[in-house]
Amino acid sequence: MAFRLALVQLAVSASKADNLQNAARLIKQASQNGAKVVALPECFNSPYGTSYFKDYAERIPGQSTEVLSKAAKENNIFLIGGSIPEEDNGKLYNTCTVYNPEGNMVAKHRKVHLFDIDVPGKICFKESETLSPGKEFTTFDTPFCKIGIGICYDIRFPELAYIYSDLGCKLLVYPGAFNMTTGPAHWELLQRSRAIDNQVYVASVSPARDEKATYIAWGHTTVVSPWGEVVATTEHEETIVYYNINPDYVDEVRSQIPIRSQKRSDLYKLTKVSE
Ligand SMILES: NC(=O)CC(=O)C(=O)O
Repeated sequence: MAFRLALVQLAVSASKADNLQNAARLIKQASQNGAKVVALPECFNSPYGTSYFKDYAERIPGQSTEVLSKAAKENNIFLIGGSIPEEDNGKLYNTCTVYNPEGNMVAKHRKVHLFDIDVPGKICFKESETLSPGKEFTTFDTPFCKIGIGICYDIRFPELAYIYSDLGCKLLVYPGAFNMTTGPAHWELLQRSRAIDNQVYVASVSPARDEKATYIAWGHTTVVSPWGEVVATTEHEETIVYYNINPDYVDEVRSQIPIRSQKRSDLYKLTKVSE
């Protein structure tokens, strides 16, 4: 069944209260415009940066996730709640929660691959200074299709996307916050790669760009089709990106170019490591 997806490219400020209020307002707007699945960006309630995570962290359920649950219920939508810094048992995680139209949490994804990079003269970022990595794959069912969740840096790991498509996902959603170095170089390329590798829709949701922030987000919230085409995108201001997802198109592309049944599983295989 086709459905309208809305990606909220939220302007995130240092005020958590403003961020929550703004998110609730734009979620409502997206639903009034016909969206059945709405997604927020990575770190939607807090500026993105290791110096902020501890101060903005919350337990789940907590203030921010209560707002998400209420917004999902009031607007009768599936809500992919971007991410928030989560505190649990003395550890911090970068966590995405997902709500069904009844306002119940149906999935929780803790960023699996932490963003630790060092590009000399450009950007050095070490999420692992304050965050711990998640250990779970995260998918959830909707009446439209199964959806897989990754957070930002998770998109660089093709194995995760492959596992999600193998589990039956037809749409992968990555709340993310690429930056002014990696954004122009890799943001679209990675989405198109994951879409083509797996013949799925890929959607990535960024915060709007704030030139005064310590970490400047690239923006360019985007949807890519299973054919690898950019079918919806934007620049870097606060906005909502809409696209009508047709899960049947995934099957169409897969039957035209049947790489899934042509894999040489006699030669190679991806296996899940159990604990
Ligand atoms: N912020 C991230 O997690 C990832 C990112 O910016 C990149 O991979 O580049």
